Amino acid sequence: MTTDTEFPPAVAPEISDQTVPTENESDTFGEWVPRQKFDYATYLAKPEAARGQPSGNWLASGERYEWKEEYGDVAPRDERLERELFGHPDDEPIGKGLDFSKVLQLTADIIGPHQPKAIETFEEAGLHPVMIENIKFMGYTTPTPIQKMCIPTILKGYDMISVAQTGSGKTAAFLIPILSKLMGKAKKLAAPRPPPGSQIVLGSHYCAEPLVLVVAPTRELSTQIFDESRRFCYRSMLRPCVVYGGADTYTQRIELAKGCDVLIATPGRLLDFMERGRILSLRRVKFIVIDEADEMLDMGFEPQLRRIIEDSDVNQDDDRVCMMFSATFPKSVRKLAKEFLADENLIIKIGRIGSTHSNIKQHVIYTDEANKQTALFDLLCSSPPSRTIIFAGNKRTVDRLDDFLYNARLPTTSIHGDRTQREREDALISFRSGKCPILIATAVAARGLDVKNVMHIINYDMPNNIDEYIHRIGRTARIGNHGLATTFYNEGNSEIAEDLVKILIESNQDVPDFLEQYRPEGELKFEESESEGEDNDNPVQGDGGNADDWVAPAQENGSGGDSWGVEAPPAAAGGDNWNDGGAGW
Ligand SMILES: Nc1ncnc2c1ncn2[C@@H]1O[C@H](COP(=O)(O)OP(=O)(O)OP(=O)(O)O)[C@@H](O)[C@H]1O
Repeated sequence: MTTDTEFPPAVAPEISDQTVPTENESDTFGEWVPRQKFDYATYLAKPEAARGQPSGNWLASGERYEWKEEYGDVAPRDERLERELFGHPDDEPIGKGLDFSKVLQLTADIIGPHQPKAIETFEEAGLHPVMIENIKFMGYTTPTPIQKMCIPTILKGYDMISVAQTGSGKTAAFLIPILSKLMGKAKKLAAPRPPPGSQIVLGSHYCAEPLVLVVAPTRELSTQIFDESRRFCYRSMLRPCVVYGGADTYTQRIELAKGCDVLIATPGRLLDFMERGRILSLRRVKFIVIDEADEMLDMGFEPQLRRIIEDSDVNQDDDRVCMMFSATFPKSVRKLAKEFLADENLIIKIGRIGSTHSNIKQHVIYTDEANKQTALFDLLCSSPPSRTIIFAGNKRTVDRLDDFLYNARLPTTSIHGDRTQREREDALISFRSGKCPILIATAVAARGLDVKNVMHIINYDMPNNIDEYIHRIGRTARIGNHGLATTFYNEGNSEIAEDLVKILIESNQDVPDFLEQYRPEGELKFEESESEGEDNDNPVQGDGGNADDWVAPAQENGSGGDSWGVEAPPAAAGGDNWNDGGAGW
């Protein structure tokens, strides 16, 4: 598998007459790993037989630290689980890339009545010692800009909206302070639970009453946040769970009944459990996080969100904190924030909202519809084998491309909304592990996806809007790594051309000749119709708001800085001066 530094700049593929190999020739193509056969009949009868999957377990049953009554505040280590959580080769955290210093250069803009002081190191934030240790296990040495601002803001207990580029560490920006704040308090706040290892009887009196609720739009994203939670909750009493549609409810209910302090959920399954009674209650919730808030609204989840936040038994006291996270920030999100968040909330913006970063090399290639399939094949042939995501506009195209490339002996897998949840989970496991390094997907299945060493994003079909483009290409070059995004373009995509050219210019990319006509004259401006722009009658905007259009800052063009040299001081391990924000719980 090609690594970050080896990846050469892409060249536009020549539309060649490379012959697509016939089926059954061999299972390998070039230097790609062998394709994995997918026998649907066997698969449906016995899921674990498919594509060499090791187990038929649901992601919801992922192992987590089981705290025992006698442990106290800092529970003992479990080295086997540690390896599983932090060192599993198929699923370990991405790790910062060579250009992490560029990520650190982005500046924060805070709008609101308070100006929390940014932290420079994790240690100075006054985090719980267990959290400090877990951050080290994760390999994080320096907080990213969004973390520098969000950690103190959340520790202080302010409601907020937080907007930062894709792959900039938003998940940890909310998990670290929330979980740290609850560590040590969990015993006082958490609902009763059965002792670990005891026989669980569904319908018994143990009802899950989480302290933290994270709502995410897709199943893949919620299981990914669950995985991060399992890591950050390690050695604490906090027990994370995930509930999401499509997967079997029994496993999820058993896990809830064992105890649930941190719940990650997709809206539909969450409501289902809440409304069935005696399974789940939100009356103890202290923190609500709405992740990918813009996508949540695009997918039509607003009524569900309202039922969860306005119309359920959710804790409505003043000690509840609500926050929204996104990489883009359309008006619909600002409107919802106005209703869900306290009046005294903060907006934390990192860099220009809706910008991409220059670590992604963006190529736009003119390709007629009729030639796209051949162009795709040629592009894959001319690129070094590396984890690649191909985005297609609809499920049918995903299926067709998977068949085509698989028959061409390429190691593909695919994912879209019509697949069973088992197929979706297995496709992602195969992709993450590198068994099937080419993932063909519709955009909805890939939102928020965080997979190590994704080196190439191919927009086989152009997305309908620029925000979608930003999210898609953001699956590569995460956290200071490098990557390539290749987009097929033709006249049918002209409505996105102007926005695309602005993004290319802003992130110092070449504008191809066929897009020159869309180059804006004069200063580069990003208008409200995109993801930015302020809403003048929006009360969530406190002092300091700037109603002007944003002019793209000359961000990320600097020399690279020397942030690598600024190492955090050693952790105050075992210290007990952690910051609970004086919440008085
Ligand atoms: N301070 C840090 N140092 C090193 N790596 C980090 C740090 N914070 C987060 N990461 C890693 O960066 C990767 C991207 O983080 P995350 O998925 O939270 O990004 P995101 O901003 O939510 O992206 P998206 O908008 O695409 O969902 C993850 O693999 C995470 O483990």
